[in-house]
Amino acid sequence: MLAVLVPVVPFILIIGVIWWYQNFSRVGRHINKLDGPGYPIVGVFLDYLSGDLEKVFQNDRDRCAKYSPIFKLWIFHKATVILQKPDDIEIILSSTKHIKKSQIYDNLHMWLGTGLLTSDGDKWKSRRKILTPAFHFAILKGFVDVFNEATESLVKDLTERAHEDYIDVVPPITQFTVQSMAETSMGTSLDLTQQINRNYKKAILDFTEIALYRLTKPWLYDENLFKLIPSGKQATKIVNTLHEFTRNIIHERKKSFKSSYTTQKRLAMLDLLLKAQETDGAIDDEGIREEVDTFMFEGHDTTAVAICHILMLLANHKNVQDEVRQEIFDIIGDNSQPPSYSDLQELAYTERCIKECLRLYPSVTLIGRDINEDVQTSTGYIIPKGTMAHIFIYDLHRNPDLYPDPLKFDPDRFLPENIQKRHPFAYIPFSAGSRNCIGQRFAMLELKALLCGILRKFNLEAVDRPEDIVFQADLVLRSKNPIRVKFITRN
Ligand code: HEM
Repeated sequence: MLAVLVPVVPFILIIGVIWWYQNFSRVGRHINKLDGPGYPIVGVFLDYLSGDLEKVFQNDRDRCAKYSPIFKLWIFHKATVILQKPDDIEIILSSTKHIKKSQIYDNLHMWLGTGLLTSDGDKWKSRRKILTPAFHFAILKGFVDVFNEATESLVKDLTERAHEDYIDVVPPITQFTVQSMAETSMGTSLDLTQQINRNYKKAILDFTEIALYRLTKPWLYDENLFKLIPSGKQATKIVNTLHEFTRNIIHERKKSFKSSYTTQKRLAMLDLLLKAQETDGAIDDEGIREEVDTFMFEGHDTTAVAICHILMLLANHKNVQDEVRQEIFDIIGDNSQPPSYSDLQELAYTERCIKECLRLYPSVTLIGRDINEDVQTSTGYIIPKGTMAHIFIYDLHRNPDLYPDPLKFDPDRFLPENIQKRHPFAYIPFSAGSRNCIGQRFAMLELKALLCGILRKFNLEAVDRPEDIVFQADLVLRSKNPIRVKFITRN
């Protein structure tokens, strides 16, 4: 009898404490004024057990459709409030008090430590201050050459494969963005004929896969626990490869830094960090490593999925494709002269297409914050301190009240007169407020440079239609299947 009671009593006690917390604690009393799915005690925990990523993605869509504009989710004692109303999103994102990222970001710590994306407080403030000049227009101007060279090599590869019935654009585009990021963030060209570079690129993809596995298993968020299981041990090995590579690059760069700093045309982000270290010791070696890793992570996958979706959309909307191409010819000409920084600034219609693509397919679908002190929403609910607030950008951008006929690809939604009619927090592909995307102008230039190279050389024909694309839960908006486009060489 005693043998049965020993494990059962603590179990019942834990259940009792969770039940009390969900119903009678201060957090519970406020949170339970909101509607939301789930069962007592476990909340929505069971939805994650299958590990079916497509289902996890779809569950989020269904919940948003049913409970928006504000609802609650419990997973045992952890409460999350989902905010989908632009007024409420503004309250959270424009506040300087709620800048700490929520728990879902923790599974990136193994690789990124607490770099710009994952840090908070004074550390985040000081890093943001050091890194902001890396996105000054004079530096972005220098990066246009990198984008043009990477585009040229991508176009060459695609030309060799243009006889194929279709190309799955995800692998070549991901290679393009990894290479562009390596050259701009580390000042190193990632020559993929070298084994060490291939290992690094593979390690990035392997880590992403494991982070994703962990993302849908909230019980593995604790790093110490995770490191004990086989996939955690594998992640440790992969992270060692990633860190060793970055540390070597930093070490090499340091050697040449002094002489290259004043004369170099393409000032890499790494140089800026080295300068901050040298002039006032504002960042140490591990700090530099964290930031280089953060930019490699945040800067390649986001742009890769955005490019894949825009190619798919243009292939499906020939009239828009023709108009973008015409604009490119009008501004840059139809020869092989690469675009300059100012040419890219002039591509107004192309920019509207990119914006509309990021509305329908925002690379980052979900952002989350820890609520550091009670917040009152626009409709009077209190989100209590100690909870998490999540915003599903994907669903916000497809809300028919904000975007009539939301599934229609219509770049004119971004004509200045139409933007003016919308709430400024109804469109947030790059988030908003102080923790917005530091790389948004970088991304826009990279996307435009690539479209110039591709549309001058190819006509794009649809293979997959928007309705064929099946998404799954991921760190970025990734489809389950390939994204296939036919490339037809233009004469
Ligand atoms: C289409 C491309 C991109 C999209 C849609 C995008 C989107 C976002 C979003 C939504 C956030 C906020 C994340 C959060 O609150 O959790 C963010 C943050 C960030 N992004 Fe981007 N991003 C893109 C490209 C880039 C690029 C190219 C870089 C680097 C060159 C970059 C670097 C960062 C960094 C470092 C942060 C953290 C900023 C901070 O917290 O201070 N992103 N991005």
